[in-house]
Amino acid sequence: MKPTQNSTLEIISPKVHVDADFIETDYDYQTTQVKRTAAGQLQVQPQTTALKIRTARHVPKLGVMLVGWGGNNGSTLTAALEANRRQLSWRKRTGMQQANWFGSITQASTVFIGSDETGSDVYVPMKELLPMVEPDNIAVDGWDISGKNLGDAMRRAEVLDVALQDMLYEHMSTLKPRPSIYDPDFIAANQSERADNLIKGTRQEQYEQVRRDIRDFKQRSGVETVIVLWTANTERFGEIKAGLNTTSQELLASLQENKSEISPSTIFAMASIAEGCTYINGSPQNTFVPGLLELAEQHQVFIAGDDFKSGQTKIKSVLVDFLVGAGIKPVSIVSYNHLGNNDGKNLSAPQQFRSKEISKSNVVDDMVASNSVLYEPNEHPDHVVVIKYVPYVGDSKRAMDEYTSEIMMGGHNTLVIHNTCEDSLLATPLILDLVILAELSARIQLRSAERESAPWVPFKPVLSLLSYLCKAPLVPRGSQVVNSLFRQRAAIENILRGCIGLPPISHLTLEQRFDFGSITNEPPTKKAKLLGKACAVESNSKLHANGHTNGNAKLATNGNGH
Ligand SMILES: NC(=O)c1ccc[n+]([C@@H]2O[C@H](COP(=O)([O-])OP(=O)(O)OC[C@H]3O[C@@H](n4cnc5c(N)ncnc54)[C@H](O)[C@@H]3O)[C@@H](O)[C@H]2O)c1
Ligand SMILES: O=P([O-])([O-])O[C@@H]1[C@@H](O)[C@H](O)[C@@H](O)[C@H](O)[C@@H]1O
Repeated sequence: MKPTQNSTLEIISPKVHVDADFIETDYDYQTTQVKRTAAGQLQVQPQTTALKIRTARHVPKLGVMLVGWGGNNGSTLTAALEANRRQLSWRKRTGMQQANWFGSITQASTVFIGSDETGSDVYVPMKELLPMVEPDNIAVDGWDISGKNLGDAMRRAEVLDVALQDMLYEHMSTLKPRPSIYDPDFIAANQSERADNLIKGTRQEQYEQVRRDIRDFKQRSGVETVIVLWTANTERFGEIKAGLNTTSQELLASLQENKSEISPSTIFAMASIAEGCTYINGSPQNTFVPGLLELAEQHQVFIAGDDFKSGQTKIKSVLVDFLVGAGIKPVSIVSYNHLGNNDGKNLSAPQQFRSKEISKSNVVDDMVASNSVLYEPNEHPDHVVVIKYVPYVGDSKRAMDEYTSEIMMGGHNTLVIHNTCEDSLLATPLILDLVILAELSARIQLRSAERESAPWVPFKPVLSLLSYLCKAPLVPRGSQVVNSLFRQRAAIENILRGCIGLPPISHLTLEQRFDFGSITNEPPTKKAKLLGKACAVESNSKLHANGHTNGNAKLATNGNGH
């Protein structure tokens, strides 16, 4: 079976069945249950759950509605979609540049699929594993408190090469953001000068207008599915209070009562959920108040976020994972950056900075908590986040990090990193992946394999699978937050593999570490045979496999007996 039309993959497995509507597979889901005994022991029990996974094959025409469409990210995504759709190339100082989606894991990354007959790893493009939305088929619309058309917004953003901007301007200038909900109490006062494109009225009336906008877009564009994504300015954190927003009922009542503490982002999320549209938060504010989470659960609509993980924090979620995993103890982490775009301008206000500081700081908590050898309970590295607004550098954010760690015998290791992030060119591909993976997730379901009558079950409304793309991952109530970038990516890879009947990537490669021929009674692979002849060292070591002793073990070496 081929997962997608143009896939180079063909899955040969009795477990996988394909019909006009679904890819369906049997799947033995293996976990390890751990129990703590009163004596402080850990009782570990491997478990296997027989499941079936099915993925709907029909890929809907997708519409993406961006809140903050006229911003640096929104205008850059819109331009990139058009540039890739038209396969544009343009002249730069260094020569011709082709449009591409570098930085997108769905469009520009590959997934390990297995080993070929020589034992070499084989990788395939992630987008070939399952039917996914093609970026060229995405329709974009959205809202902005600034009425600038997307052509002028693209120019204002100063992100893309002028040669490319000039090729796109005519098309982009035909796109106009819909009026939006503006509440100066939630974003920096320095944003007021942009606010000339507003939905008037009470919060309830604004909510109803946003719902009408979503329906209008669906009807005009003919899209089958709409995803709403917030890439507008970072808001201050909203208050969470009984009677205000701790239940869906309170939230809906507060909206009707026009309570001032209901933020624009929460209103957009409410409207999206009411229209059955996935809502993704690309900024750090606490849009998803408890009442909103309940609303999403009641409507069974996906929500995901928070805050795109695009640059400095992405590195942090790799570096701290590496250090702690290596038994090295980070004790001081200082993350400074300056930038000059409008996001930086908004973040120069204390309350908006605080939202970002929180999302940029919590990313190390789970990794630190995973290593009780290095850290006492509740012990954390010193961790400081600094963001400064320097207009001259524009969207080209300069991040400087210092990681100081304790190494053995009282030694120290200090890593200093300078990272020029080009913020919007790093965030835009993440927006593409967020909407493509969110749409795909809506087509994946599980059921027990024990009973044919078992119901098919979708992902939970809080779509934690998108954590790889977020600094402060939103996870279902009671679930573990994972920030480690490679664990987050492995979750995506292994779910895609599972949908086509492939086991999780284990990196065991036992067939390369043991003479599998003698274990599975298969002739050793051709390469291993050759390797065996060229540099085997007769060894009296004994390979024990399945209880057999093989006295003639040949250890392939590098020729120097090692
Ligand atoms: N690398 C990155 O760019 C990156 C990474 C992580 C998070 N983010 C977050 O993404 C968001 C967008 O970043 P950006 O660089 O595009 O910022 P930007 O300031 O260029 O764009 C934000 C846009 O939102 C508009 N806006 C503000 N309030 C609005 C509202 N209530 N409704 C509709 N539009 C509104 C503004 O007019 C502006 O056009 C920010 O919150 C930022 O913190 C960006
Ligand atoms: O993703 P990341 O590079 O860690 O964090 C970034 C911040 O450092 C930057 O100041 C802000 O403007 C961006 O929105 C983004 O959040």
